[in-house]
Amino acid sequence: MYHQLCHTNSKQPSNDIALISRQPQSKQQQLQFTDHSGYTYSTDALILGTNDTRLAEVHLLLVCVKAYQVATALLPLLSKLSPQCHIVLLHNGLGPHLVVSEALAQYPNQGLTLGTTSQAALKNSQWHIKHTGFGVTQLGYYYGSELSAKLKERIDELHCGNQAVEWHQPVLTILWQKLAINAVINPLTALHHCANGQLANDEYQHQIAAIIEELVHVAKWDGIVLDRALLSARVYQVIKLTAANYSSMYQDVAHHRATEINFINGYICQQAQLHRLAVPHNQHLLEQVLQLSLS
Ligand SMILES: NC(=O)C1=CN([C@@H]2O[C@H](COP(=O)(O)OP(=O)(O)OC[C@H]3O[C@@H](n4cnc5c(N)ncnc54)[C@H](OP(=O)(O)O)[C@@H]3O)[C@@H](O)[C@H]2O)C=CC1
Ligand SMILES: CC(C)(CO)C(=O)C(=O)O
Repeated sequence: MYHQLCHTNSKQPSNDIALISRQPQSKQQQLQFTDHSGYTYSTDALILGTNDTRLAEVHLLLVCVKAYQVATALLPLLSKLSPQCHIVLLHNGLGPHLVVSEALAQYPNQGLTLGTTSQAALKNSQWHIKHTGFGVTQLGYYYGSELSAKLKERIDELHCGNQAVEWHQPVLTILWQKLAINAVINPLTALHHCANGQLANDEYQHQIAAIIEELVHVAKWDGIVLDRALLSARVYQVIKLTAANYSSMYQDVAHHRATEINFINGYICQQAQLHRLAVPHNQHLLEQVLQLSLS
């Protein structure tokens, strides 16, 4: 994404883009990016430290950390960013948008856009990212000040190949649809140690239908109307399209890293509890994956 924003359209690389670190001090860092054709680019990047006063010049912030890292990474920065800063959350799962929009109530000129992407990237080493798959990026305004046309144009530069960025309103419908894909594929592949494609087997059909059924019911109580048959068809389409892939949750468990389960099936359970609904299949998956990551 950094590379894409620096090098898109113009002949000269843009020099108004920076990464933000957890460390207080800023530094220059050489980054490497390997594109889909295998070509590796090197770019000298500015990494802004959390004490750098230049944070006040940040007008657009793309937050691309794991769902469970969003609050820790973002909330301490809000008072340091430009008072007009627009924030874009781009992660799997749902939930951080509630905490972030609540915090933004104190910063009336800042705004929040939410999104999801099917672009795929792999961190080869700390400063080397490899683009591993093309896909759609879907975004939509959610809270606070609206995104200016100028910043929207800048985000549109994130189109990849001939895959445009899609803008959706209301964005939450799109995010619940992506949640369904992750709520089925991620825990089942992690628990059954399998690639995504194996979930097309008959033995999983009953469980997949139940996960989707519960999700559609909770979403309805959250004000989001989803078509169960279309959603199910989309889930099976992704299972087929990504058949050889190992889901991010499978990989997190395999590498003994924290998973995003609390923001995937966990979010369904949390919203179900709010509306006093029973979601036994999602609850069971949540408990099993939490157990797995403890073991
Ligand atoms: N990778 C992919 O192909 C896809 C990922 N997603 C979703 O996107 C989100 C991000 O995934 P991914 O990029 O794979 O995750 P990674 O863990 O690879 O990258 C997140 C990066 O954020 C950094 N980070 C975490 N906390 C902070 C902080 N407080 N300040 C500064 N930097 C921080 C991490 O640094 P450090 O390593 O030092 O912790 C890491 O480099 C997830 O929700 C994932 O599910 C969705 C579609 C595809
Ligand atoms: C769509 C899917 C399931 C692809 O593997 C994914 O987003 C993930 O692994 O987190």
